[in-house]
Amino acid sequence: MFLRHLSLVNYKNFDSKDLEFDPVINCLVGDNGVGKTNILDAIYHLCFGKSYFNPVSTQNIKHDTEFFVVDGEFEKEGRSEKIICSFKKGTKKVIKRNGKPYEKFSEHIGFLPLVIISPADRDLILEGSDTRRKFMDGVISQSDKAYLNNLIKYNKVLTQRNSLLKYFVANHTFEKGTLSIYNEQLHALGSEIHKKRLEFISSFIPIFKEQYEHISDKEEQIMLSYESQLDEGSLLDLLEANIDKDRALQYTSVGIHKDDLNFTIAEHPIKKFGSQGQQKSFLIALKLAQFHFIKEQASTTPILLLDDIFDKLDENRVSHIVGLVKNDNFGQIFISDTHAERTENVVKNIHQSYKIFTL
Ligand SMILES: Nc1ncnc2c1ncn2[C@@H]1O[C@H](COP(=O)(O)OP(=O)(O)OP(=O)(O)O)[C@@H](O)[C@H]1O
Repeated sequence: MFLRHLSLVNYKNFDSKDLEFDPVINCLVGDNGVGKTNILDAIYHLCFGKSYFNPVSTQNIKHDTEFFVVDGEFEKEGRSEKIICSFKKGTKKVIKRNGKPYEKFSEHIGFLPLVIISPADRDLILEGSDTRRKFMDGVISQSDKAYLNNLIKYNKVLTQRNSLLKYFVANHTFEKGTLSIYNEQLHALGSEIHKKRLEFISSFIPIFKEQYEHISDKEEQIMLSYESQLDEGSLLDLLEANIDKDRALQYTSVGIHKDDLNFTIAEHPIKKFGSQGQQKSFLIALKLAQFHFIKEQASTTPILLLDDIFDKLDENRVSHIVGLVKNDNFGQIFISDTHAERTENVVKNIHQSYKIFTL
């Protein structure tokens, strides 16, 4: 699968832009702030229906304009697939595949698998558990529609249960029966999600460790583990046991929406005890593992976006990544960098098919 053509109108700093891509390697080079990352984000938009960097759609519209259009022509399994993602202020975003609008954006997820490696990934280490859950959900959802649908349903029921808890307090009332209906629904959906996350993590860990060893060139005691309140007991029991607490808090304090991934080095949190280099290697290994996992599960090679990667790693680590790319059929890659010469020297050694775009 590859992206043949990209066309932008009023997307971030571009009023209009047309790019014809190479099926293998594409390098976007130019000074800081010229829009290299914005082009990668537009490609991300076509695959996920949203920006990787800025979830607020209106902020992806070029300043002082009213709408944006991102239009892409992909080739997948020998067929041309035209995806258009457009958004006008005050209206709903529209995503069309070959002229037909999607009713639910979730139907589009996984159709065009993509993995992005970006400096913004540091949030996975630094930020709260929701960032790591989103990562895990993103990896599983790209190849498992049932998982994504269960997750959407779970979040809907969770919102309803939280509204009910607020309603009880506002109206000085309590109905255990209504709450029990939500508890059972959350239990059914949450247990399925928990099972899938457990399965996912056990197949993901070996891939991740292999990638880390490739990148860091050292044997370091790094580990990734999944933590869930559901390891302690059934969600139904947990919800029942925490009713008084939830009534006081006015939200649901137990469930798979509290799950987390622990990232450790020598059994200590990498956030506090990992060097900058170790943290970067950890993140890149996570993303490369995501790439390999999706490739295996979805039997399509994801598009790989490498944002500023060569700028953030020492030469040793860069050469390992280049080696990985060279030794594997990586499909289509997009690389952004400020140094044209350095980028060209690197990609020349990966493949003879490449294109450099100077912005
Ligand atoms: N909605 C918007 N309207 C207009 N310009 C925008 C909008 N959103 C972002 N920009 C501009 O896009 C530019 C940033 O582009 P981008 O992050 O793609 O740069 P870059 O080439 O990747 O830079 P760097 O090398 O520093 O990473 C900034 O100048 C920013 O002001």
